[in-house]
This record gives sequence, structure tokens and C-alpha cells, in this order.
Amino acid sequence: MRTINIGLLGLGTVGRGVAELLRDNTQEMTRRLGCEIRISAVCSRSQERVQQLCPQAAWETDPLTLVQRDDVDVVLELFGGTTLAKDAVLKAIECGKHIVTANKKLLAEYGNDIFALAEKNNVMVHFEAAVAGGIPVIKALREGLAANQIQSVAGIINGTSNFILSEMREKGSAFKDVLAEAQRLGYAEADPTFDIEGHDAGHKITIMSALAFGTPVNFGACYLEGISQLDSRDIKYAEELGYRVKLLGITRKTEKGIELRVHPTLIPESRLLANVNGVMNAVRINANMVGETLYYGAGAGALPTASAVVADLMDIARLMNAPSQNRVPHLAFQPSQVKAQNFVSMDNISSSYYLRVQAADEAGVLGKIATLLANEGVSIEALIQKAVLDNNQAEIVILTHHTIEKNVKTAIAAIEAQDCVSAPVTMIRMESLHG
Ligand SMILES: NC(=O)C1=CN([C@@H]2O[C@H](COP(=O)(O)OP(=O)(O)OC[C@H]3O[C@@H](n4cnc5c(N)ncnc54)[C@H](O)[C@@H]3O)[C@@H](O)[C@H]2O)C=CC1
Ligand SMILES: N[C@@H](CC=O)C(=O)O
Ligand code: NA
Repeated sequence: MRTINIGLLGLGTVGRGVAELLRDNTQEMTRRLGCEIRISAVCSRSQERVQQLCPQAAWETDPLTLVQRDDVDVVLELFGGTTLAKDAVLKAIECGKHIVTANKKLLAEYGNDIFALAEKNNVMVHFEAAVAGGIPVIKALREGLAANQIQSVAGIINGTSNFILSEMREKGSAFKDVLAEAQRLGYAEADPTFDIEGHDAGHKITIMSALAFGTPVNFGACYLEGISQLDSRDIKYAEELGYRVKLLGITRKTEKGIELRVHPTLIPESRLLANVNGVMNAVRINANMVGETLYYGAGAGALPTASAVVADLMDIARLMNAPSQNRVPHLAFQPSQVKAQNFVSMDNISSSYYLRVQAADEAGVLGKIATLLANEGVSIEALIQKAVLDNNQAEIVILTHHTIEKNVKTAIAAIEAQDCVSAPVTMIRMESLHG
């Protein structure tokens, strides 16, 4: 029976998961695949860990040496980061080795160079684990939905942020307290900036946007706004109005161009996405033939992520001897058809908005605010006045109809300039999820 030899870079959370999966599922995988997968070499900082998890594999300390070994056919890049991981991936491709990576940062920032080099060297780079971990959403975008024109992708694609938002809603806790809890439970990184400021979700939606619309990967075009500034009051008020607040990655094709953004978003509580809680992920894709499809599951964790890594490995094993035209293109479209397109600036996106205004609790204030919104063509869908605060202050919560973002921003600036308004206006975008 044919054997595919693997070189494994990194034996951290995901690397360990891969080693355990290959140990526990070998028989079933071989039945499906018709060939054997063997880890022949591992680059890890600890030899003891290699002996413990991959006793049959050689220990390498230098990633560039590992990728050049004759007994490595496919390199699994599970280091993370964009320094050594990038050097090792590029070197491996130059040596004609196929790649499986879980590294969304690497692909969102350097994917174009990596895929171009892979095309040139006739190798495959697979990356299912990089987006929504164990959920096969890359497979869906590249293959399952290949007969469609994709219209939009929207997803809860950062488990740490979703855990924090779920706890804030259920327990009314403050952001910083839940973050500490997420760190204690091991969900968030010691430096959780990447998760909570939207970078991780931005990397993932950037990759999905390229696959959906046939563009180069363009992380620079992605608007990022995380959850660190969210106040639990807004989550509570949103809930009273029938909405949940989620950190969404959104990409959408419009007449003006492609929208690509990550930000906290109000979603009607009846929608499935609004009910994805804790560390779970979900991605909703709208496409012109199939309509709406939704993908839900574990977006992180050793074994769910390993499930995606090893499925990629199995795809590569099947296609290794196939002519290159039989392979699925890296960015879903033929390389010659991957074309840059206009991205819509945030000022020009169309959305509805949740606004919270803190103002003097006196006659005429509501009317003044409504007029300032109307002056910019912003129409109000709902308006409630919340509890009277100290010092004769009230909070006014407004939901708007769909409008262009720059109109809302101009209206907010005018509202904030009023003497009766005593704090910056809170603005959260709302998602109608109509495609
Ligand atoms: N942890 C998760 O649930 C998920 C992780 N990912 C991605 O998978 C990749 C790996 O993530 P984790 O396993 O969580 O990270 P990790 O930090 O647990 O593991 C990385 C491992 O690589 C090792 N490493 C890094 N540079 C090395 C070097 N020069 N020589 C030897 N060893 C080196 C580290 O010591 C560590 O053991 C990242 O790109 C991450 O974004 C993707 C989806 C989910
Ligand atoms: N940090 C990520 C896990 C990997 O993608 C998350 O919290 O979802
Ligand atoms: Na995935």
C-alpha cells in the first residue's frame, strides 16, 4: 500500500490534535483513502513531546531542514505566526512539497505570494482549518457551492469573542470580567488582542471573501472593529428590542463593490446566527442558486481543528498524482480569473443602526435628535427612552432603517455637538441578513 509521508511543523494544541487523530483513526482513514499516512519528521522545541506523541517520527529542530527531507511529501504548518511559518512554507513549496496549514494570519497577509509560488511549482496548499476550524466551510465555498454566484458570507468566526458576548448577555457581566474568565478557561490567548479586536475574524473573512468573489486576498481592505468597547448595557437594550449582539465577519458583493468588514452586529434573535453561543462558530452563505446555507460547529480546539487538517491531507493524498487541471484552484477560481475588484469604503456601506444617546431629560430633546437624523435622511424604525440616570440624564435608544453609513456618522456628529447631549453616541451596526 502507498504511504504518504508527513513533515509536521509544531506540536502545540493543533499539532497534538493531529498526532492523536492519526493515532486513533488510522484504520478508518486507510479504509477511506486506500493509502497510509505516516508522520516521518516533527519540528518541535521538545524532543520529549515528539517521543511521547509521535514515537516513530524523527525529531528536527530546524524547520527549513525538515521541509527538505526526502521522506517528507506533505508539510503540515502548525507553528502559527508569519515569520518562520512563512519561510518554511515558501521553502517547502520551492522543494515541491504540498502544504496543509491552519494559519489564517499567514494566508490573509501573504496568501497571494504563497498561492502564486504553489501554482508555479505545481503543488497544493490546503487550509480548511484556517477558517472556522473544524467546520468544512472552505470545502463548501470552493467545491460544494461551485455552481453558484456567491452573494454574501457572514459568520461568527471567533470563538473567544463569541464566548465573551454570550457570557455578557447571559450573566450581564462586564467585558473585562468575562475576558478574565475566558483566559482562565484557556479560550483566549494570554494577549487576547487578536481575538477581541477583530483581527482573527478579519483574517478569516478576508480568506472567505477571496474564495467567494474570485479576488486576490486583501486583508488591508478589511474594516476591523472588535468587542472591547462594548458596554453590557447595549447588549441588554438590544435584547429588550429583540436582538442579540454578535461579532460578525461580513463580506458581500454589491453594485458599489465588495464589502469586507468585522464589527459587533445586532442580529434579530429569531435568526439561527443569533443563537450560536459560547465558543461555537457558524457561517452563513447566500448564493444565487442554492439560497441560504448555514454551517455550524467547533471553530477551534485540538481535535476539531485536527479534523480539518487531516481531511485536507487526505484530499492531497488523493490528488497527488492527478493532473493539475483536475485539482480545485487555491482561491476557488482559475488563477487567470482571480481579479482585483473595488472594495466599498465603510462610509458607503448600507446598514441599519442601533444608536444610544445620553442626553438631558428635558422637553424637546427627543424632537431635536429626531430632526438631526432626519436632516441626513436617516429614518427611525424604533425609539425608546431608557432609565433616567443621575443628574437628570436619560438614555435614548434608536434603531434606524437602512441608510448609508456616512449619513449616520454626520448625524451623530451633529447630535454630539448639542449642549443637551452629554456623552459620545454609541453606534452598533445591525444586520438584516437578507443576503
Ligand atoms: N488552537 C486552535 O484551536 C486553532 C489554531 N489554529 C491555527 O493553528 C496554528 C497553530 O495553533 P496552535 O496549535 O493553537 O498554537 P500553539 O502555540 O499551541 O502551537 C504552536 C507550536 O509550534 C511550536 N513552534 C513555533 N515555532 C517553532 C520553532 N521554530 N521550532 C519548533 N517549534 C516551534 C510552538 O512551540 C508550539 O508548540 C496557528 O496558525 C493557529 O492560528 C487554527 C484554528 C484553531
Ligand atoms: N482564537 C480563535 C481560535 C482559532 O481560530 C478563536 O477564538 O476562535
Ligand atoms: Na474550516
